[in-house]
Amino acid sequence: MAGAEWGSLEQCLEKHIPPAELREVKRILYGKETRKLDLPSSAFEAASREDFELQGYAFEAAEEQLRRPRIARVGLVQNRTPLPTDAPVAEQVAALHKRIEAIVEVAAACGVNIICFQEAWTMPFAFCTREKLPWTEFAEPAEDGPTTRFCQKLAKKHDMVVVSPILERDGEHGDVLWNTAVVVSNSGAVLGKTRKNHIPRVGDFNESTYYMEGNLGHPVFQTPFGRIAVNICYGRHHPLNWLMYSINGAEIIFNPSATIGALSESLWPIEARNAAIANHCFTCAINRVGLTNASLCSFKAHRDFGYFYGSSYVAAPDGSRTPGLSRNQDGLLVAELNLNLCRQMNDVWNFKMTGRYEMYARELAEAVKPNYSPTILKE
Ligand SMILES: NC(=O)NCCC(=O)O
Repeated sequence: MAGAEWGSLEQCLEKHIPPAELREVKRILYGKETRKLDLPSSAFEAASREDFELQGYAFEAAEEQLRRPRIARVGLVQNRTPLPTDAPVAEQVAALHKRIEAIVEVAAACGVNIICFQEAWTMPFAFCTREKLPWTEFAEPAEDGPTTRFCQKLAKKHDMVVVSPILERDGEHGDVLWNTAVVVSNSGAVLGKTRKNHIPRVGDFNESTYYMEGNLGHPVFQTPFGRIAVNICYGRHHPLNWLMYSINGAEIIFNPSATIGALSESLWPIEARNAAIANHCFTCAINRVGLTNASLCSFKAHRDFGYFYGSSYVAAPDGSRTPGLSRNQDGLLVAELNLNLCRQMNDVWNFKMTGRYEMYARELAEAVKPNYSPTILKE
């Protein structure tokens, strides 16, 4: 299984496939070509100085007579944890704040309206360890914890909506922990929060010892730049999870994640992209980068957790997608979306019209009953 030495699928294709054939390969693998965004050279200089990758693409939509284009720029951030995992907790959090602040500066220079960070971005990905301390010390209140206050400052300064996935400690309700994304409006106010609905029980991703299944349903956040939702990590394997955000009106669904090569790298390009197609919306898949190096783990197997392969990308409702960020570098992916494409694709494919939701609602209501017997016809 490749680690950091293998840069990305895109780099490999560019290197080995002749240009004419590459066009066809990309047409089939990536759908309609996304236009490269003309980002300021100062942004590229700053990204290079700060040692992270910067890429930008735009998705086009057809011109309409009655609606103007509804343009939103999103920023997806993937990053390593800058300090070793045995550094003091407060220092690790401060180092991550500093790193993200620098990346958000560049996002602002690129005109980003909505930015989203990776899952549990203020901490190393320690949920593999089953150990409580020090990892639970990274949990913070969603409404007014230090990270939310930090994001509020960024949001206000840059007139940018900030989606901040953290480990939440709900001090008002029994100190319960949740895997939460806080959505901060561009005004700096906390718009609300959403919680991870599905908890992995796969391989070392046994996260149920740390936080509970989300109890907030599928909220959608109205921002001046479009309606957004957050489907956290493992929720991307659940088509009904995406569907409910879409039914509640999401035009952009972020999927902040933490996942490793051996488990999911071949699923990664499919799932968020398929969700964009099936739900007539944009999806933004974000994965962290590097080794988890959770050096305090007592079990060797959990010290060597696997390689987080980055490869963050954006997919559109017409099935097109951006290239991914690399597998081995911190990065900012900027994508310009014309949200009119959502309804345009809805009108082409009519999945909402043909979805037969009332039939599934009826059948599912029966299927979850303990005495349900599956409809199997036999000779
Ligand atoms: N953090 C998390 O939910 N990881 C699960 C692994 C995966 O869904 O690929």
